[in-house]
Amino acid sequence: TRSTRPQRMLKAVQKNAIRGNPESVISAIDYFCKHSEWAMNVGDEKGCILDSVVTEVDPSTVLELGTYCGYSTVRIARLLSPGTKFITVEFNPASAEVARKIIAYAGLQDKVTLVEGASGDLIPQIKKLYGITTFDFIFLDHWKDRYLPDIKLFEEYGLLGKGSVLLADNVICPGTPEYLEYVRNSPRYESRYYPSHLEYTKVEDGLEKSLFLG
Ligand SMILES: Nc1ncnc2c1ncn2CCOCCNC(=O)c1cc(-c2ccc(F)cc2)cc(O)c1O
Ligand SMILES: [Mg+2]
Repeated sequence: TRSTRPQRMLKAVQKNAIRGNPESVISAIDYFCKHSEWAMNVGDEKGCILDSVVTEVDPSTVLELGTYCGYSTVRIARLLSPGTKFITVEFNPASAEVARKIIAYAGLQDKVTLVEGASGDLIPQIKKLYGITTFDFIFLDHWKDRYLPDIKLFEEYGLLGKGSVLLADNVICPGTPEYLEYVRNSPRYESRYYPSHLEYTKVEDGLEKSLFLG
């Protein structure tokens, strides 16, 4: 049967990247997406903004919602200090399978716990299952209509502490209007928009960074 796009992306990584070299894995995926097939990775332009926020926060605990093929997982994990707890959640088993292999190819498998499931099911269990109290950094890149319900779950289950930083992809394209309205109007967050473009295109998109004030 015909291969999937994530499987073809994995082949491109295995062919063009150097095992154990995260930078080469990132470059191989970006090359594949620019010259072979577009795919919904955060990409190189927004990826640099992601890098700068992760570096600035230097988190001890990280959550990513929407692993997809593991591109942003590799971008984040390569910047983390030893001992950081990093959980990434993917709903689609086929994507999760490819992500595991790409994360392992980059040599970062010991820094990442990849969990298969829907964010709404998992968030209420994270404290119990993974012994996390609060997350210092959360990257939202899953179903766009889950961003708002899930930030409310973070609040409800006490997963945010004073200074926790949430970074949301695709707030313009495909767009997360209800989420934006919430974080920009809530007195509990300080939000800032980072203008950029939809991965590998000239279409406007951007990232919204929201600081939880407690
Ligand atoms: N743990 C979880 N819980 C719940 N749901 C989950 C989950 N894990 C995964 N899922 C399912 C959703 O995963 C993919 C979400 N990402 C996107 O849909 C996305 C789409 C575009 C895009 C597409 C087409 C265009 F024309 C223009 C833009 C660009 C992006 O950068 C995107 O990130
Ligand atoms: Mg995205």
